[in-house]
Formats: sequence, C-alpha cells, structure tokens
Amino acid sequence: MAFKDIKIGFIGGGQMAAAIIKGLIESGATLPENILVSEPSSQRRKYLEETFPGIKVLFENCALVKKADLIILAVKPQIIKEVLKEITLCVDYSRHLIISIAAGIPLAVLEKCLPEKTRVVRVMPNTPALVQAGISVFTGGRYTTSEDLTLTRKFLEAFGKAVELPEAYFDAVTGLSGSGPAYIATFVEALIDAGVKVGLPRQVAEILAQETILGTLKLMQGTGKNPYEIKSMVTSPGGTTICGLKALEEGAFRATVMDAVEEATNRSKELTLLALKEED
Ligand SMILES: NC(=O)C1=CN([C@@H]2O[C@H](COP(=O)(O)OP(=O)(O)OC[C@H]3O[C@@H](n4cnc5c(N)ncnc54)[C@H](O)[C@@H]3O)[C@@H](O)[C@H]2O)C=CC1
Ligand SMILES: O=C(O)[C@@H]1CCC=N1
Repeated sequence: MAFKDIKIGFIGGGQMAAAIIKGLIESGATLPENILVSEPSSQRRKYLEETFPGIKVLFENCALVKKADLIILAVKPQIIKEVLKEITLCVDYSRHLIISIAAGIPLAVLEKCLPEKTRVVRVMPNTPALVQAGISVFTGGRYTTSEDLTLTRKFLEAFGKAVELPEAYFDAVTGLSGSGPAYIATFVEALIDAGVKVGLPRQVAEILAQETILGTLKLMQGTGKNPYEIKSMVTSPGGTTICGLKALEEGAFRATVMDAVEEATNRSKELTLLALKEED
C-alpha cells in the first residue's frame, strides 16, 4: 500500500501528536483525510478539528483502531497499559502496525499487552517535528518485518530525520533528544535574560539570542567544524569571549548539562522499571 493511502490513527491528541500531525500535513506526506485521532478531552478535540481541518477526530480508541492501519500510541506512559487493555480486542496483527512514542515503555511490555504476533515499533521523537525538524529514534519489535521498518522510516521522515538504534539506547535518547528541546529553550531564555541584565531591550535580546543559536548550528553544519573549532574561532587571546567562558566553567555549565541529560535518562529508566514491575 502506498504511504499516501495508509490511514494513520493517533491514540491521544496532545502536544506530541499535534506536532507530528502538523509535520505530516505540511510536508505533504499524507492528506488530512487519512489522519484520525482519538482524544477524550472535548476541548482538545475541538482544538484539533479547528487546527487541522479534514482530519477525523473521535472519542473512542477502539473505533479509531478499527478505521486505521498505522496506530500511533501518543498517550502518557502512566496510562499506556490501560489504553492497551482497551484496544487489544480491536487490534488485528495482520493489518495493524503499532508505533509507540511513550517514554520509558519497553517493547516487551507493549508486545505483552497486545495480541500475539502484533507488529510493534518503539519511537522516541521530539517536538521540532512541528516544523519538520524533528529527530526520531526507532527500533522494531519481535514481529516487525523490514517492510514495517521501511514504513516507519517513511512516516518519521515526513517530520524530520530518523535513526534506527537498538532499544538499549532508548533511555539515553529520551534524555538527550526527546527532552532536549526543553534544555535548549531554557538556554535561549537564559541568554535573553542575560542580554536584558547587561542593558539590551528585551526584544533586541530575543532576536540576538535566537539568531546566535541558529547561526552557530548552521556554521557547524555548513563548515563541518566541530564544537571545539567553532569555540576557538570566537575566542581571541585576552579577548572578551574567554572571560565569558570562564564564567560558564565556574558555573559548572558542562557538568550541569551532563546532569540534566543523566537525570532525564534515569527518569526514563524508572518509568521502564515501573512498567515492568506492574507486569509481575
Ligand atoms: N512532549 C514531548 O516532547 C514528547 C513526548 N513523548 C511521549 O509522547 C506521549 C504523549 O506526550 P505529550 O503529547 O507530551 O502529552 P500530552 O499530555 O500533551 O498528550 C496526551 C493526550 O492523551 C490524551 N489522553 C488521555 N487519556 C487518554 C485515553 N485514555 N485515550 C486516548 N487519549 C488519552 C490526553 O487528553 C492528551 O491530549 C508520552 O508518552 C510522552 O512520553 C515523546 C517524545 C517527546
Ligand atoms: O517529558 C516527557 O515525559 C516527554 C518524554 C520525552 C520528552 N518529553
């Protein structure tokens, strides 16, 4: 079946589902008519209908499963088992491919809660999907075929880049790229406040902070230079930048960033342990 003919059903129409839906529609990968979402909140259903004209928004998860080929589990990890229990009778392993984006929920748990032989893929996307600049990591389960993985890649590449990795990396991936947009946004916010602190009007600080981050990444990608080389290009002996860098070192900037990624990774591991423990 061509990708454009596949019915894509999202269970849960929150932040991440909406980011992916916007990416899918704006990239032209599929038509709004091929997208379905099941969502219990009436306010959210109204928002989705108004934001993405043409998509089908439902209340019931099983009704969605019956109408879709590719099912995206986009609910919070804490309720995923409840949702799996609800849909398991409606899942047809020969028709459906299930993609879970839930942080910390391992394939083993997903497969155990679904009918035998169900083809399941675990994905960790991130919010830049909203503007087709996402980075997603995926891994196939026990029953996925190479066609399923090709289809998954096609789906993910509609809203950014996709990398296939073993499941053992998923907690670390969640800590880095899954949660990463929040760290970067916090850094941008800090730069803006810093600009205001040294006397810049806030609007000026906003544009300078954003363009500096965007420009530095483009510089890195455009020249192929590594972060150390980019840093050296800016840092003259006895100049201004080295004084700023010293302050970052005194504030343990790099250790703090490492701690942030490690804490998020550990939380992902905790969610996994919790999901596995409930299995006993
Ligand atoms: N927000 C992010 O940056 C990322 C989120 N994720 C994962 O995506 C999943 C969704 O996260 P968000 O979109 O941030 O959460 P969210 O809270 O914005 O969305 C979850 C949606 O599920 C709906 N929902 C609640 N109970 C439901 C049920 N029984 N059946 C169907 N829908 C139900 C909620 O009303 C809500 O709209 C989580 O598992 C999270 O770990 C993964 C990568 C990045
Ligand atoms: O904070 C969360 O739970 C989700 C998972 C990855 C990014 N955000």
